[in-house]
Amino acid sequence: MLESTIAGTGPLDESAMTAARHLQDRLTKPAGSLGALEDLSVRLAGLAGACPPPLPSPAAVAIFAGDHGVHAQRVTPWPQEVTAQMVGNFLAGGAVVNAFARQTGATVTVVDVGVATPLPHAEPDPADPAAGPGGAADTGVPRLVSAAVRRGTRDMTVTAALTRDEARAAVEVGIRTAEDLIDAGAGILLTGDMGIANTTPAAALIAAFTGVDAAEATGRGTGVDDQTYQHKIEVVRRALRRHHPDPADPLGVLAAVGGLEHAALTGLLLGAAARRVPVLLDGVIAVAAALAAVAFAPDAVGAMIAGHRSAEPGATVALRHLGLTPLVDLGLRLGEGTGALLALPVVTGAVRVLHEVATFDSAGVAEK
Ligand SMILES: O=C(O)c1ccc[n+]([C@@H]2O[C@H](COP(=O)([O-])O)[C@@H](O)[C@H]2O)c1
Ligand SMILES: Cc1cc2nc[nH]c2cc1C
Repeated sequence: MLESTIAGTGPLDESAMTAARHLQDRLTKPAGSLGALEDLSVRLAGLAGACPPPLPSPAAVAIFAGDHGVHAQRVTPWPQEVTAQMVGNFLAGGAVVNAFARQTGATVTVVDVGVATPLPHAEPDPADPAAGPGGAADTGVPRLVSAAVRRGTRDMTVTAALTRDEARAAVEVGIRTAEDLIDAGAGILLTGDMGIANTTPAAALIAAFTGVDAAEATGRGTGVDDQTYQHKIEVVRRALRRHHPDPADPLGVLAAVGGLEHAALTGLLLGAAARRVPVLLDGVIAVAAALAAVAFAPDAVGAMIAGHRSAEPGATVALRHLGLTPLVDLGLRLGEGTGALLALPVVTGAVRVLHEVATFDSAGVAEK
């Protein structure tokens, strides 16, 4: 499944992009005045192979949740149980991601790809329209998909976090999630993640794929003190020294120093790219997964839109490597899909312009 998905990715369609550029120049606005939105609309035309490309709607957030053996190294002040408890909060509609999803009409799907503690029984909020895979019309609640590959990774400072088979299984959970959401009608996917300690494997992945030093790739995550931050950099450095991950072998990198949600997000990105559906990236966990996805399939970057610039320094390193410019930059460092959701109206606006704005000819507006 991984190999056929990789084989299904391809380059952007040049003729659709040329058509979108020409259309942008005929619309009733000074050429270039929509800045980054113009480039975005051109890329989305190239992805769809059509001008104008379809409006990116309905939107579906997929939150992958997992736990981490490296939590034992005290890289985060939060207890591991918070991962399961926050999954309960997502399903009850009480998290920031739920508030932002309600604001934008996006659905929320939570995928348990490896939470270590049993999930609490969540009482859904029946008033939450952000529910079910089929869009706001579904009267259900944020959906839970149980797809745990194992109940948390191993400690990457001691041994490989995952076997290659486990890493592959997690990537394939992500591919299946993309296919299910797209089959249910989603016109754009948004990445989300939940996993206490997951900024540590994210930093290790970013260092492994970009070659920067552990200190450049590592941030403070949920907010560690100075001493813990220095220790966290050392933990990342130790894991990289132990495994020497080869960036040309993305499955090996994910297995050595990744996480189950990082691997599943990699699959989501590949699955969306193969179906030529855009994906809005959230924070540092998503951009770490994006590095793995382009290592598997370089053309997958054509489906990716950087939703925001996470405050985690590794996110900026990864975005530079991917050649992506984030749409919003608000100092967020929450995860869950919140930054991607804030960027969604920007993406929709970029495409809506191509559908709805009059040309100089049709509106009878004189040109310069
Ligand atoms: O999205 C981000 O860039 C981001 C930055 C810092 C923290 N987080 C979230 O916080 C959790 C991991 O933080 P930590 O400190 O436990 O590694 C995890 O649930 C992430 O979703 C997310
Ligand atoms: C409370 C909390 C909420 C989160 N959402 C995503 N990561 C998180 C980490 C914590 C600790």
